[in-house]
Amino acid sequence: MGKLGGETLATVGSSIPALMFTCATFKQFFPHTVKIKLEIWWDKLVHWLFPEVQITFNEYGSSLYNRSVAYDTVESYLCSKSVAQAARLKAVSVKKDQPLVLAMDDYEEVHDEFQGIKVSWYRGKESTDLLTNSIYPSQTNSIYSRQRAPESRYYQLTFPEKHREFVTGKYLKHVMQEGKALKKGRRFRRLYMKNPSDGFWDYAIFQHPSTFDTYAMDAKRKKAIINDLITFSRAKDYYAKIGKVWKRGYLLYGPPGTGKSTMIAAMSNLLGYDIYDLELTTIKDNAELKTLLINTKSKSIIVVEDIDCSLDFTGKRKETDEEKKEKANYGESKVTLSGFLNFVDGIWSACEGERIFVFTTNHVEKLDPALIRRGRMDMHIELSYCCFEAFKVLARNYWNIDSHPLFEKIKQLFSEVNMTPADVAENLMPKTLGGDVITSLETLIQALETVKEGAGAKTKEEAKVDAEEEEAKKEEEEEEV
Ligand SMILES: Nc1ncnc2c1ncn2[C@@H]1O[C@H](COP(=O)(O)OP(=O)(O)OP(=O)(O)O)[C@@H](O)[C@H]1O
Ligand SMILES: [Mg+2]
Repeated sequence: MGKLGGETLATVGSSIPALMFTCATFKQFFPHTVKIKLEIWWDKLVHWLFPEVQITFNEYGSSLYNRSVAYDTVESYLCSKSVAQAARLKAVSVKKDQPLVLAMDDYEEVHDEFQGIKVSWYRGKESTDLLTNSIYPSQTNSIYSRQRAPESRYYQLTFPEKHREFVTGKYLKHVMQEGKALKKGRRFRRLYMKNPSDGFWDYAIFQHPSTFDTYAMDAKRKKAIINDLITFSRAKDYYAKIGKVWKRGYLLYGPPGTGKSTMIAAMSNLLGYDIYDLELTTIKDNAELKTLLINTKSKSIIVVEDIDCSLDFTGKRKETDEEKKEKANYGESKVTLSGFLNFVDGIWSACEGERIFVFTTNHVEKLDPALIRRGRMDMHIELSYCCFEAFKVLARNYWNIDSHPLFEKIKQLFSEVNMTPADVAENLMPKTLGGDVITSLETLIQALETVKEGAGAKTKEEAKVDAEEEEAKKEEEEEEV
């Protein structure tokens, strides 16, 4: 019986190529409707002979501006398997300074096993009619158009019918989770800027080393900021539940050199978000602003640095000569405060995912209150002069020390004088190759003492001016009498 079964299978197996050839030959003589029916029956026959299920992950969605996140995630997941199994490999996402990512080449297949269940992944390619049929013809100049591919690829997952439930449930969840984690760990942040030639976003690889570990700040405040950021990034369901757009605004203010830009880099590194640097003075009008913002991706930080200098949001500012010259060259920006606030508040309801806004300023008092009210700028963070605790973080960064006999003196000086973290960091930097910790700390002490003397001298100077004014007042009063 077994032998008979084996022979039957062998006969069926050897007949299949002949059957396929016959079908293909005759198919061309059939009318279209018959052909479709034949294809359906053929698929059924194949499925009956080989009960397998296929799931396809296409590179693009409805248009080429819509690169599929699932496709990229699958690609990341398959990376190590491809390296181990595929005969032909392809380097993908290779940008300057980025680690090499290898994927299987087109028409390759790799196998995977998860909890004892075996599946296979195939990478195919098809020509893209989508290129010409894009549903967004007006965006053909966008940054995405420069990244688009002439062909569309897909990954096809094949597995036995009997494991349908397991693979579509547990296995695919595992693939997505692993792939996402790999993608996040692998990818460098991007810093997007407006390209002056075509007005769309262009990016550079962003490798700022600043993290919250190396950020000098009072530990309690730092923890509060980190908690706020992490809570926001995980609060998708909460925002949906309360009906709020998933965005959060941070206003960073303080004198130059107190770490505003450094904090933005630390935020980006903490959350793994890209940065969009929005230079408002180079944006023509509200419509251009809207287009740029709609083209930002989720999980990003949209930054407007020195917002008090960006546009006339203060209502009082006079143009500098340099700004006048710039206007003459590029034309005046017609971005208005209301246009700007509109997108800060509303535009994201049309966009998927989360966004963080960061505004920085050296002069918070000059800003229009409407711009920074709570709800728009949810958290106001004052970054100020270096305190002793912040100095200790810098001492650890630069010299790997947590204590030193000179710390007592430094602590005393920090309670008496104002010095920005930027200046403290500069003084702590070794000035020669063989520089040592004592020389650095002494340099800092000397700098702090110089500031202190300067402050003292100023006080004396102020006292002199006060005395002179008092004298002049007295003389005036005597004359009146
Ligand atoms: N809190 C900080 N922790 C660690 N380093 C800091 C900190 N603040 C400033 N620095 C150092 O000082 C340099 C200047 O800081 P940063 O550019 O962030 O200041 P800023 O507040 O953005 O100044 P500006 O208002 O001029 O733009 C940084 O490169 C960094 O090395
Ligand atoms: Mg700055």
